[in-house]
Amino acid sequence: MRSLPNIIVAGTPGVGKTTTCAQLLSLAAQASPRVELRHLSINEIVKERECHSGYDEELQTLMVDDDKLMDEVEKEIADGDGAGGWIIDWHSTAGFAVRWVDLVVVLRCDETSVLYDRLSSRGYKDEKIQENMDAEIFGVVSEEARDGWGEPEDGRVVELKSVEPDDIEENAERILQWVRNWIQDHGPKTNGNGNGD
Ligand SMILES: Nc1ncnc2c1ncn2[C@@H]1O[C@H](COP(=O)(O)OP(=O)(O)OP(=O)(O)O)[C@@H](O)[C@H]1O
Repeated sequence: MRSLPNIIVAGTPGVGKTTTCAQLLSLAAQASPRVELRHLSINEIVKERECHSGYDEELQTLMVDDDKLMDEVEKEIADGDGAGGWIIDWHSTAGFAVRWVDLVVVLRCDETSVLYDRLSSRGYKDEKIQENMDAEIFGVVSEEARDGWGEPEDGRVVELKSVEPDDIEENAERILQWVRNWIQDHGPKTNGNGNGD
């Protein structure tokens, strides 16, 4: 049993996953009592552990080997110390076992011009920008998350707006509050004096 929840922060490239995760980890580290969350950047795993079959020049992206990637992810979140507390930063929920993950946060940027500017400032080609914008408009990541973890009213998928700078702070606070609620409901029980005995 985990003592902290595992959370995927998902969403179309450029919606603010990495920025939100960084803010969440910083808030959790400063909280009293401190919440021991840890960041699992799937981008880094793909690169460092070579879970890909090369770079696609046309799509300007690494071609991810999903099977190899999920083997590496499993080593960390399922076979590791099992304590949980992983904040998983990836554009997709595909391949993740439902049992590994307690909450999926899907960040949304429905202001298409804002997302366009974020993606074009990375030097992405028009085709790649358009592909990502279409995915955002059609809610592809959101649908994928609901297929695995249920409808938002079931409580395991949350969609949060990530358009303005204030949204980052607000979203990080909401996720941290969700973690605290989870600890209260599922975490190790104490006898009331905080000793756990
Ligand atoms: N809510 C927001 N308000 C203002 N700027 C934002 C917001 N979210 C993200 N940004 C900016 O957009 C850019 C992309 O953010 P970030 O790298 O966090 O996105 P990402 O979803 O992790 O992208 P990728 O999937 O490609 O890793 C950054 O410059 C970040 O500062």
